[in-house]
Amino acid sequence: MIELEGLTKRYGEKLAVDHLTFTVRPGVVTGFLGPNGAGKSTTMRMMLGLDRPTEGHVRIDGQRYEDLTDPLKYIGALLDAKAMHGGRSAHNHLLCLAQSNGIPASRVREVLDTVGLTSVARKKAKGFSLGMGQRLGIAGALLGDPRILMFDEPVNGLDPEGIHWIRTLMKSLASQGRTVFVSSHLMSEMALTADHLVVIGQGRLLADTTMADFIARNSRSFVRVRSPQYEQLRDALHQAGITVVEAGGGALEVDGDMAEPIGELAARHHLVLHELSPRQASLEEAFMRLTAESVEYHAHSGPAPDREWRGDLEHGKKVG
Ligand SMILES: Nc1ncnc2c1ncn2[C@@H]1O[C@H](COP(=O)(O)OP(=O)(O)OP(=O)(O)O)[C@@H](O)[C@H]1O
Repeated sequence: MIELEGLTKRYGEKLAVDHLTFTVRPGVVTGFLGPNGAGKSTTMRMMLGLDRPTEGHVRIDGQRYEDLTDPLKYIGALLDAKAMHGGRSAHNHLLCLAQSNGIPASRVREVLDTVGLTSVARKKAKGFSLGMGQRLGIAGALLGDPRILMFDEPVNGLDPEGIHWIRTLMKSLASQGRTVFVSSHLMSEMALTADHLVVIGQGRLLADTTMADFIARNSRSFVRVRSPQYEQLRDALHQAGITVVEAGGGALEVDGDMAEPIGELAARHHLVLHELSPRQASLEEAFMRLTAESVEYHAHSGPAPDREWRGDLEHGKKVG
């Protein structure tokens, strides 16, 4: 378990992390999300004792990081996959880590095997591809067989096979009862991996909840409906006082949990339906909606989404 209590980091005028209080629990994968510059890396560095908090504290299974004897046996982390001595072989890199942390050399072979690098163990790490480097970084995190694992952007630049491998690994580590804390900007991947989410913006806590609850609270649900009798259906819905949006491609959309009343209305009017599907917005939409006000660096190609942002309805035409 990782516990943060009022964790704060100030760099001069800049409040990078602003009184964060949350707990990362074992047995589930917890995703750590926030726009660029939100303070995720700073928070993770403070969790690992690499940065000193201005205020507040972190407890790793009840202890401060600096009080842990052999910290790699409590918490393993992948922060920057390139932070290694490139002139060493993968085997020697891990052996040095093991020796300085009281970990038996036999464990090096085990973790090389787990991450699939056994065949290149004697090759110099500087010749490794990005994916191999990530695997070596993860091998280092696993070396002490820790109960807590932390990964900062582990799938950055990986191919689909590498992404799938990391997702499966994280889920299996959590299912063994370990605490798994992972940051990523890839929302589609996070939606497949994490059970719980901690979201920050401009250093402050915005959400600490389950994936399902986060999406339900921060996105709209709607029903998509298609009929060969498009105009009659649209008019019948309109007459029934139901607000309809023409979504293009012959589809109509209605906000809310409306599949049943729409189906019944269509039956009463003897209208054929080709589609009647309840939809939920994606994690990406929910994330953008929640963090819209705390995004520091907007692209200049268009306005930032506002509180009234309506996902893929933005381009639809409202008729009801
Ligand atoms: N060593 C430092 N000195 C001064 N400011 C810093 C330092 N490290 C981080 N910051 C600032 O603190 C804020 C948080 O940065 P941090 O790297 O933690 O964010 P992040 O959420 O990890 O961002 P990203 O998603 O872009 O990696 C940013 O405004 C950053 O410029």
